[in-house]
Amino acid sequence: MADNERIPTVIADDAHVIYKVYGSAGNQQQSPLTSFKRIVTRTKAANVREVHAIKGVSFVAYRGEAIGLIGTNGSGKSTLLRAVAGLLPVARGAIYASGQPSLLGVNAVLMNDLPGDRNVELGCLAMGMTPAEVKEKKQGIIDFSGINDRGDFASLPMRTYSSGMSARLRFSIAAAKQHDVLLIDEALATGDAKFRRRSEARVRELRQQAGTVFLVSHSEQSIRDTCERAIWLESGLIRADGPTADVLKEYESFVRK
Ligand SMILES: Nc1ncnc2c1ncn2[C@@H]1O[C@H](COP(=O)(O)OP(=O)(O)OP(=O)(O)O)[C@@H](O)[C@H]1O
Repeated sequence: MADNERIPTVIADDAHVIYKVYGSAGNQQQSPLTSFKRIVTRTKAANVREVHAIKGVSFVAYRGEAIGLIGTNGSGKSTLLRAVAGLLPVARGAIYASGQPSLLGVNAVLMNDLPGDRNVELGCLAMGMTPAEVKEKKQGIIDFSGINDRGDFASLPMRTYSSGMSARLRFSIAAAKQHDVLLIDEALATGDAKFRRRSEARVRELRQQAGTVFLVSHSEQSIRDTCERAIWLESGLIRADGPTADVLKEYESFVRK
């Protein structure tokens, strides 16, 4: 399909993301006296350090695409995902997205003291479902997550779950809704092989229903199986963007060096 017939869902235009780290200059510069002087003289805190995590990234993602984000540790993948989700501001440039992109991360917030089934209800309500929709979807989400495979865990607090079980439940909640743009951070890699196959199938379904999926993963197999396009980030810059097989080949020869 030609570019002008495709519908863009996310546009990044020379986007920069800069983290500000406060209190990073040691105790000396954080004494009450220096803080007081800074307030009186209205000068910038000397103990703020900046980490320039994304250094001018541009791409266009289209409806129906699944895009894998790859790169070595600290290359900026999670940061870029969070910026696309609108959870981090861009310091320069811009990121435009259609609808509200949903970030499905391993760290998505669920209430550890509440049982899994209550978290399913709250998560679905937070995604904008009506109480009737929640009621209809709840059992399906619990079944998909497989947390009840070894007993009735859905009624136990989430703190009793293994990390894989919580990740599976998070994935199942987020995947229950049709998203314009679904952002997945490592979630697929956390489950066991059986769950991974099931979630990969669900990602394919979500794509067919016309959304765009971004997947951050260190598992090249997950990226290969799920995404036909890959973006390789290194030190906050795009090193390659294209068909998954080509980008992975370049990336592999880079990491083998
Ligand atoms: N909250 C933060 N405050 C300051 N710097 C941060 C913060 N989070 C990430 N960074 C920095 O931003 C850069 C990119 O980090 P990011 O987590 O996006 O990388 P990543 O590619 O997802 O890494 P990984 O593969 O290890 O998960 C790194 O240099 C990291 O140290």
